[in-house]
Amino acid sequence: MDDKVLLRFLRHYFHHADFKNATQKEAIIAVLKRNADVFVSFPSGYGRTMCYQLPSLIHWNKMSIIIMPHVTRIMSEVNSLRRLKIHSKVISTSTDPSEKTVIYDSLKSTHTALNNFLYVTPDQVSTADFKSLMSHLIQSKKLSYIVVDETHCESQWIYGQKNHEYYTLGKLRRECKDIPWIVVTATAGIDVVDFLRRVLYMKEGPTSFLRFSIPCYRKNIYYDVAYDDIIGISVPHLTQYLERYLNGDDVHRTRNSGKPSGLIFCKTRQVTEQLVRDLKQNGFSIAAFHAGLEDAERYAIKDSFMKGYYQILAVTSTSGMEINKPNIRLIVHWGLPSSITAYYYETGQAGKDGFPARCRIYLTKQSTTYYNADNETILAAEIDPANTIELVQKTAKSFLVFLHSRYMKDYCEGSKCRHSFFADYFGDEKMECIDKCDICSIVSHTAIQKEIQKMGLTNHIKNICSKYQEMDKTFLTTREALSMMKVCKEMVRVQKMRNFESKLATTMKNKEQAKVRNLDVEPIPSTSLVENDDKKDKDQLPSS
Ligand SMILES: Nc1ncnc2c1ncn2[C@@H]1O[C@H](COP(=O)(O)OP(=O)(O)OP(=O)(O)O)[C@@H](O)[C@H]1O
Repeated sequence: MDDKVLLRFLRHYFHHADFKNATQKEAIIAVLKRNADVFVSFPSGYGRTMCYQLPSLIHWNKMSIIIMPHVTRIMSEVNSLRRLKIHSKVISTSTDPSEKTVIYDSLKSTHTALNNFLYVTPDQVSTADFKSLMSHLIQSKKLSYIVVDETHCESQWIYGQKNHEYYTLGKLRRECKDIPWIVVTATAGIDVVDFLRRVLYMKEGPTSFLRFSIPCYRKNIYYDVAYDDIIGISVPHLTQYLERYLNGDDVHRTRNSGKPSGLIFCKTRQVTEQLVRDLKQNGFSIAAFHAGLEDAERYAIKDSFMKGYYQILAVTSTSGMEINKPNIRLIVHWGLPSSITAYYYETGQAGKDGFPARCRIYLTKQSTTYYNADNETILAAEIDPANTIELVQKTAKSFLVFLHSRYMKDYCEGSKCRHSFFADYFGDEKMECIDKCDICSIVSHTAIQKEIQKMGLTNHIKNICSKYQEMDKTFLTTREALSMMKVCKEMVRVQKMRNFESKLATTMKNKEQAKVRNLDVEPIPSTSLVENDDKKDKDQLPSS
């Protein structure tokens, strides 16, 4: 299809002026052809949903099945489509049986207008009704795509669970070989891609399996770690942080996205409740959001958060992944996340609108004691091929949990740029973080002093440097360093200007005198004045 026509469809259905990025466009074109299985992995906010929604709509006389794990995510998708007057149906764990029958019957009826999308949760795929619908759609050539979306929410939990619903999806795949499968996920390492390919029986070969991915580097996100032995992990510290980055002047605010909000990921439901009690006392509008709440209460809390009545939610990992809000400015992990993948996905909730957001782990001593080199050796020794398969599986699983936490420990305690850590972990290309994490954004005082010395130190500049030293700052943030350099540069410029003006004044005076004496004087070129001054400044430098 011609680019112009494709763009016209995008504008017509979604009112977007252009593709969000080149990869989105390439993926859409590939999906549209319906001759290959397609794997799409983009970081949050890069528009991966569009990669199947637009092609499905262009094949207007067919229907696509979208399999997604979370009902709340499905509903938010369906509501967005509804606002665009695009019809879809939902069959999930929570759909009433009588309603299910009505939906299935209507989807099979030739008299009802075709819905473009049917959203289902994975558990529905093995039901007789669903299978019957599939046969009907295949026979009547009305099935466009089978999409497995949000797989990142699942892939980290399905390893080693043989009976998991995703294995059922693999069966479905074998039953409808001719329908293209589109698998959509957030950033995925090659191991996850391989795992999903295998379990979902995706096609093989360079023309039958196409992968579109965008590197994991999200430049609007600032990552850091706070250690309790340095700051003393405590609610007051967290309170200050939330206050500063949710309500303070530094917070990015957009006109349309309302009050900035935040998520605090906690290890257990009890911790979410406790934190809510503590933070409420400090005046935050906050609620706990986890699987232990009644459905109605969960719905009410989520709705209040989406509308901005609650500014913060304290969440458990699974529940936190159900949220989809563009203006989340802060993601806090209260304790160590379970794995790098989980941490990356959970922080994917921050800054989906593309504006700056911050992600911080509050690392307590306690939260790193899970990792212990002795345990690792014991576990490794226990993986003995002579053991029963169940025992090997069990030990291997504990070993995997261990391994994940070891990576997390390396992330927190190492001195590698946080973004580079993710890039290496997911096998992505190298990127330049510069000042988008705590590791990169601290500049040693010596380094900055050397830089300033290169400019030429005057007494004023020396004073500025010593002020920082008085403040006992061994490290400066990039912003502090840059503003200090700016001030120094300005001073050097003013100093040079003053010198230049005084030399010019002397020259003019000489010229006047020469005129009086009827003598010709060569004007002094300004550059030489500056260069001379540079030398003079350098000569004044103290040795470093
Ligand atoms: N071509 C486009 N132009 C402008 N905005 C777009 C375009 N495609 C998608 N978007 C918008 O970008 C945002 C993110 O897209 P989408 O919901 O598909 O994100 P995602 O990559 O699936 O991430 P997540 O599911 O983690 O939110 C949405 O608000 C969507 O409407």
